[in-house]
Amino acid sequence: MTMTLQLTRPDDWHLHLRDGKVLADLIPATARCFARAIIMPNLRPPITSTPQALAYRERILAARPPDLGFEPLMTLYLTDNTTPEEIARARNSGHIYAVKLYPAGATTNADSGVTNLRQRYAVLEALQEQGLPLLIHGEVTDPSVDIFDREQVFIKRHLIPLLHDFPALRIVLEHITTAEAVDFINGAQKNIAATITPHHLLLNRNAMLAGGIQPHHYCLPVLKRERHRQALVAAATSGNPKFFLGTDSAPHTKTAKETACGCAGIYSSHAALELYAEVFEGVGALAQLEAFASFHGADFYGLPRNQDTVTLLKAPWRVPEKLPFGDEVLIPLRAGATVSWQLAE
Ligand SMILES: NC(=O)N[C@@H](CC(=O)O)C(=O)O
Ligand SMILES: [Zn+2]
Ligand SMILES: [Zn+2]
Repeated sequence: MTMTLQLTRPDDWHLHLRDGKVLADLIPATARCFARAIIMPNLRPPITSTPQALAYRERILAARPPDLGFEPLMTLYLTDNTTPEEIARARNSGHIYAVKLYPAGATTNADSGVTNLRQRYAVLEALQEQGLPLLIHGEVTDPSVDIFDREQVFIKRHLIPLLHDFPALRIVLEHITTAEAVDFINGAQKNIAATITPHHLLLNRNAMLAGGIQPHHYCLPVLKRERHRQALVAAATSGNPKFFLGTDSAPHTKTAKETACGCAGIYSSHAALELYAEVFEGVGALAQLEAFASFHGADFYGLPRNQDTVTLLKAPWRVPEKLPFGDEVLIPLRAGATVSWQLAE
């Protein structure tokens, strides 16, 4: 008999849906499985105001397949010009669930990010007051810091002082990649949480650099050593409510990835929950998957847990070599290879 696993319908707490024509290619992959997703605002130009976020939300809803009830949870992109009034407007809109901090230049489309956090204290105060979570791409951009150390240096240099100055601010450290980040989250107050991606649970940096350079495994924060991957798996499967699912599924065209200066981002929405199931099964922790995927994130955001369920079957399937992406194609995680779980129709 095929092994099955039924769980409360999950949500994706970190997703890049991009914009325009590709929305119609991307939304079904998320909506087949997840009820809601936190939509990252790093478009070109970035989503920095409430009207922009609401208009983007309408474009997503218009591109959503009518039979799939998927709810986009919008975010604002914090810049050097964001005002406390904008935070209040965002809160009052009823559709904006968080504000995203990109240190300027840290990742894809982060050029408009924050140059000096110390000068953004009025806005952070407004966030703390409004109870709107601050989502953080936690890497320093200081070029003298080794790329493999940028997350742990960010925690020491910026995050610890931030928590000291804003003890009630709700923070999600996004897509954590190191044992140091796990230790930090474990030791922090309960208003501090973290998302963990499927690729950082499955892969270490050998998957990017051994046996030839593999641009489709390049993302930010960059894949780390095996001991870090193991620390992430331990955190995700621990049952600690501070850790929850966020795919960081970040599609780019095949051409933008396979070039002399390829961009960062791994696409995983086509198999996200299935890949997490592989990780949890691998350490005998399938019983913890539901809480990580379906409870902890909703609880942290103060949103109701979903009412319906999804069913996973232990039945291998082959991921396509490529997927449509507007006028081009993208190369999905596990392209041309097997995933051992699949979502029942
Ligand atoms: N994770 C990535 O490597 N890329 C993301 C940006 C981000 O989440 O940092 C993207 O938008 O492509
Ligand atoms: Zn990021
Ligand atoms: Zn991201």
